[in-house]
Amino acid sequence: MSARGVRPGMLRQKENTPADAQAGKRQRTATGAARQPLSAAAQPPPPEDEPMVFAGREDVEALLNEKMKGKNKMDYKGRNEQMMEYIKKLRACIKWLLEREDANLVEIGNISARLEAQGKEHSETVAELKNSIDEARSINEELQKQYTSLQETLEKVKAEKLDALHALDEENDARTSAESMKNKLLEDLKRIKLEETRLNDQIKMLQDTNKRLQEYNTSLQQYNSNLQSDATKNSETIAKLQKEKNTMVETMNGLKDHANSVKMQLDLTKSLQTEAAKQKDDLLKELEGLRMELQRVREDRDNKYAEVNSLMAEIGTYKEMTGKTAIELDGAMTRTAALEETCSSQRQMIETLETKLASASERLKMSDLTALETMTEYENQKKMLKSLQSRLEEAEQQILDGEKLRKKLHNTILELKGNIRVFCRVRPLLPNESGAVSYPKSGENIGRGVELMHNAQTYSFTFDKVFDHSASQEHVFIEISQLVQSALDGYKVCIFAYGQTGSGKTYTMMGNPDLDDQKGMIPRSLEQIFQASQALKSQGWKYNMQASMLEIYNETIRDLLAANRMAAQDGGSSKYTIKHDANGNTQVSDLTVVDVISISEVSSLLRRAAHSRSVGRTQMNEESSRSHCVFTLRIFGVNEGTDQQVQGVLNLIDLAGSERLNKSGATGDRLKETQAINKSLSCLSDVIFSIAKKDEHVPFRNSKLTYLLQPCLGGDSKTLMFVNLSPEVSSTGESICSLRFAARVNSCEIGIPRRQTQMRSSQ
Ligand SMILES: Nc1ncnc2c1ncn2[C@@H]1O[C@H](COP(=O)(O)OP(=O)(O)OP(=O)(O)O)[C@@H](O)[C@H]1O
Repeated sequence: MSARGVRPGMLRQKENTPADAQAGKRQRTATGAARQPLSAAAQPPPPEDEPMVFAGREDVEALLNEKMKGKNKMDYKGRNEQMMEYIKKLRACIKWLLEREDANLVEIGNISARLEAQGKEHSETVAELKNSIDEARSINEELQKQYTSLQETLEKVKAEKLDALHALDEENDARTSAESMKNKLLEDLKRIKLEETRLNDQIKMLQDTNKRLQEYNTSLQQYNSNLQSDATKNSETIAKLQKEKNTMVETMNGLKDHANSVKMQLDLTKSLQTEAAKQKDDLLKELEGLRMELQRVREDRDNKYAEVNSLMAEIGTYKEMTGKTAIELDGAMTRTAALEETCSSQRQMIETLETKLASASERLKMSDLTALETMTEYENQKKMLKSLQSRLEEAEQQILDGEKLRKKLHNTILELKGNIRVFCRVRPLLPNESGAVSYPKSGENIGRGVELMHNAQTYSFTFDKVFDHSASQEHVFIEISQLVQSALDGYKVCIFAYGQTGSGKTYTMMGNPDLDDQKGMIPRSLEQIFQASQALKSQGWKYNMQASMLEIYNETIRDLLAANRMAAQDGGSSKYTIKHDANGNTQVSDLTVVDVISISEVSSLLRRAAHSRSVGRTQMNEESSRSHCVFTLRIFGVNEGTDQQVQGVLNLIDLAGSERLNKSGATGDRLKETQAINKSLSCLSDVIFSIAKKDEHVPFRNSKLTYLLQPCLGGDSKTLMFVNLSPEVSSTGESICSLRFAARVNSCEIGIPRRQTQMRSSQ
């Protein structure tokens, strides 16, 4: 592209190859967007002959200074041609300028890149130099510092050397004292080592104790969980113990019978022995008489012998004296014969007497033997009686111990749980009903679980106890008897039955009091209370009991024991007002309270109350209870021996049946009743849920039922709920609702039961 060597002012045309054009294009593009390629329209028309070449600025200036030449002013054609030529040159010049500009731009680009690279290199070198200077400076500073510190060290070393010299002297002194100190320390070390061994032993001991404590803690935890499971087992044990108690009582009765028969035998033996002793005395007396007679006979015989001998001597004298009279001789002979006869008869008598004596002695011996035997028998019987009595005492003690243990276990269970216990009872299927209830056959929930099939789904629940349809009233009562018993010990006890209408609440609570196997929990509880209070008399306890019975019908209270049924209606705000005192005892103003002293009295009260109870008819139950029925027995006990006083309460409640309005088919008054029942039951569930949530405010006052039950639900009483179920398929929805409610109740903690007891003198 160089136009060197070309004369200024001389324009030449340049060979413009396609490669150059391409290169020019590339260069323009390479210098960036500084210049856009010329559009086709802006491109000059292709040269018709040789292209012009510009060598430099002079050529351009020459072109710019070129003057128009024409023959004259009017020579337009010549001027036009000149103009055309000039334009052509201008175009070539512009093109050249453009190419130069492109080349310059490329050059500028290269130069600026080079400059940039050099700048970078320069700044790097500067930075390096700067670093080296800094480094040199810091080395210098370091060296300075080292120098200063070396000087300081030198000074120090010098001072230290002096010190060391002093110290050496001191050290020599100190060494001597250190030697003695060392010996002392060695002794101390020995002592410390001994102390260390002792401390190590102590630490070991403490570690052992700690380990043991940890083990104890683990075992306590284990014990705690065991207690939990024991609590469940204990209720079973309690039932078993109750059975054992019954068998023991039976055995005791048998033993008592046996002791009586042994006593009778003993009396008989005693009288036999007295008779034998009497006989013996008689025989001894007879024997004595016989002996005396024998003695007399013997003496008589000896006399006779002496007489015979003297007679014989006389005869001899007579014979010697020959001549004595024959008559005298005969007489003497006769007398001798008579005497001999007497003698032989006396001999016979003696023999008989001797035989009699022998047999009497034999009889005496025999009677002695019999007396001995009787005595031995008597002693044996005495021993047997004694052992029977001690066995009886033992059995009685065992029963008492069992009773105590049961009480303790029962209270422990309740204290451990601290919540409302729930028993579930399923009534038997009625004819034409099909069942939807089943029970777990294995696992830990046997006897505690109940399952319901509803819409092809199984709903499982567990409670403290589940009674299936076959459970008898007696069986159910055994499970609550301890709870009832604790009312006598001064606890507040509350048992209530909840469930759908027709599910067996009234059957469970009241049953049929006149039939032994159908008596419900209320009559059985009262029987037990009376029996137990009688039994406790031997321990010095005296009880007074007061009963009352009310029903809540349509949110009004009715006195079921009132003599006049009409007067028993709720008489507005003043009558039958519920009040609780500071001890959690409930009073209902104007309510009839009857002192009861016998079970027969209570039975007649129950009959009276059952008769008064509002009974209506619904589609669900032929004899549906339309009210909540509350039986209350207040128990005041005092121990004459210890002056201890207890005050227990037994509340037995048969709630009205829960039912859905559409299912009950109720209208009119029945509808009103059902609404009132459902409202109060819903208040009950509100209260229970509020307690379960541990709310600060529990809405006890929202219904008469909940307000009446406040001390049982929110206090320190022992509370048990029966949830009664109808097993038939059509009731499953309702049953699930009842079971869900019961499960919530079961989880409700109401506090630890507290006994109401105090000393008589402290009143
Ligand atoms: N365990 C049972 N064994 C035998 N029969 C029972 C049992 N439970 C309930 N029944 C019978 O079922 C029927 C309904 O029982 P019950 O009247 O006790 O129900 P309920 O729940 O008190 O009803 P409501 O709330 O309507 O008064 C009665 O005929 C009763 O005798």
